[in-house]
Amino acid sequence: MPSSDLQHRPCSASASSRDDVRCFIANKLVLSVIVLGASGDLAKKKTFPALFTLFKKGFLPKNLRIIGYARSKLSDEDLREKIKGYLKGTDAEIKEFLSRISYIPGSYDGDEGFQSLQTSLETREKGHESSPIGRLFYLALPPTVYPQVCAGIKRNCTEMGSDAEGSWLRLVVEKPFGMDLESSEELADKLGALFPEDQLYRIDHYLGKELMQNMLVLRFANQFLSPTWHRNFISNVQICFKEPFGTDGRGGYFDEFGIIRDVMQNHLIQVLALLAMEQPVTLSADDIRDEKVKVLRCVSPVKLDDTVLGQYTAGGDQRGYLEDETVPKDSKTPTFATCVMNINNERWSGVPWIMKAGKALNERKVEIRVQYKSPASGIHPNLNEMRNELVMRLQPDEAIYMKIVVKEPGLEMHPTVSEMDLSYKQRYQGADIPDAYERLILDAIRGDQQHFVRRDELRAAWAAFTPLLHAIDAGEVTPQPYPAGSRGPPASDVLVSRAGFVKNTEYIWKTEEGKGDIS
Ligand SMILES: NC(=O)C1=CN([C@@H]2O[C@H](COP(=O)(O)OP(=O)(O)OC[C@H]3O[C@@H](n4cnc5c(N)ncnc54)[C@H](OP(=O)(O)O)[C@@H]3O)[C@@H](O)[C@H]2O)C=CC1
Ligand SMILES: O=C1O[C@H](COP(=O)(O)O)[C@@H](O)[C@H](O)[C@H]1O
Repeated sequence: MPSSDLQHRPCSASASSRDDVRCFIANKLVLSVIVLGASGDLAKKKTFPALFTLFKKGFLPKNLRIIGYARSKLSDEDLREKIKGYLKGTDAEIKEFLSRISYIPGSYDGDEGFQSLQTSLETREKGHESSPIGRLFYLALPPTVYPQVCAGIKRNCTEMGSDAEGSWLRLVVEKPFGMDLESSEELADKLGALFPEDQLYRIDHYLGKELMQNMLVLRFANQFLSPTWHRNFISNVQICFKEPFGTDGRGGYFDEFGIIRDVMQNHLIQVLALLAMEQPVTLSADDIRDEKVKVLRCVSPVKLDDTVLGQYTAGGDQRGYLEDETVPKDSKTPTFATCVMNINNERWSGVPWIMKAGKALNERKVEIRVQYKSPASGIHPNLNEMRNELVMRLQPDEAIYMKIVVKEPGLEMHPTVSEMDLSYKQRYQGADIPDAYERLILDAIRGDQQHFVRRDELRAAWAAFTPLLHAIDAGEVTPQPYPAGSRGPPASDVLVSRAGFVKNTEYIWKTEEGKGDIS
């Protein structure tokens, strides 16, 4: 069976290396993962597949049970059938994993369902008195029900079948955490009254992406970068999120939130925090999060004048946003936004941080582009358009490349832009890049909160966007139309260039086949 080779190995006391982590978890813990909202989309597309991959790779303990919980009247078999198609592995691996899964139907507000859950958990845990018990409650649910669900868990499901040392109970909660600063604080107060911060794991799946995890190494282990990571050298930074599809049936959800709440206030501001923060004292979860909070508190609230909003219309074979029947016909919800942000501290004062995010655009891409200032004019003319850029592409096809100016090969002294290229596919052939959820669920099981959002981070992130969101909610601005499949409203490029970004129109990336391939 998948993890059998690990289950009988002696473990070292601390889980330091990858194999130790695996062994540590596999040998000791009696683990129950309770997926609340098990009948939903996130559970079947992300939570269960991530658990399956961890199981398949031997990262979950031998003594594992996964319980789905939701209001739908499903049997164990119905749930297994629902998720089966999303699991990628051999028939034997899938069969073994599914045999660990059961389902309990129950409401989110009463006690009855949670009591059944407790009975099932306790029955299993009893008889393992000398083993640590782990209960991981994963709330794959709309945040509106978090308070009642957490209260139900608190009232009914906190008595464990054993109190062996090392036992724990944790809750993973999904975004969106509120609609603005006030509602987020209200939600945080309610959850905070039930469970302490060290039991609450606010997941932001961008923190589990490979390049986000690389950030602390890239930034603080490269001497050539450290001194130039400063307003003296950097002209502007862009954080760009593009998706080629629109709301696709999620219009009801999306219209309530809009693109800023959907990706900027959470995923992209986490990117900003890791890029802009100072070096943490250690790699401990709280030292890292202390630095993130410090820099986030220096972000000025985004102004309407520094923002371009867009909403997609029909284009290519895609319908326009307003043609989605789940969207109100007069909706002014932005599906695209570009915001220029400022960080008021010694390192970043005066450097525009440009965030751009949109649905139904021309490509799928998430990238960070750190554009350096041009060198003082000297022996080479026209260098303004040939700026150094450090590009980190989170997806698709993870890559880090630095645009540099070199002499074009030949008899002439002709400067041109080329790149130092770290394409992961090529450099790390065959490497397994884990899915973000996989990594974060494992962190939650290990009790590592480093890649989860602390309450004060959340507060600072909302503070940066709340005035702008209130202005948008009050209808103070109408988003500019852009055709689906385009790069967004042209006014965005104007804003980006006003912020100081200089686009090099000459540069062409040559693929291995030697063909140009530019976005
Ligand atoms: N390792 C690798 O795989 C490497 C790949 N490449 C590839 O080469 C291609 C070019 O890369 P790169 O040099 O970084 O991109 P460019 O410098 O050509 O363009 C930079 C970005 O500017 C944006 N842009 C396009 N038109 C305008 C405009 N009129 N005004 C303002 N911004 C504009 C585009 O993003 P947007 O439309 O989102 O605004 C584009 O991604 C990419 O496909 C890249 O992935 C390059 C090097 C290494
Ligand atoms: O949280 C969300 O993220 C996804 C994008 O995630 P990715 O890992 O595919 O980049 C986005 O489509 C969705 O609207 C948003 O709610």
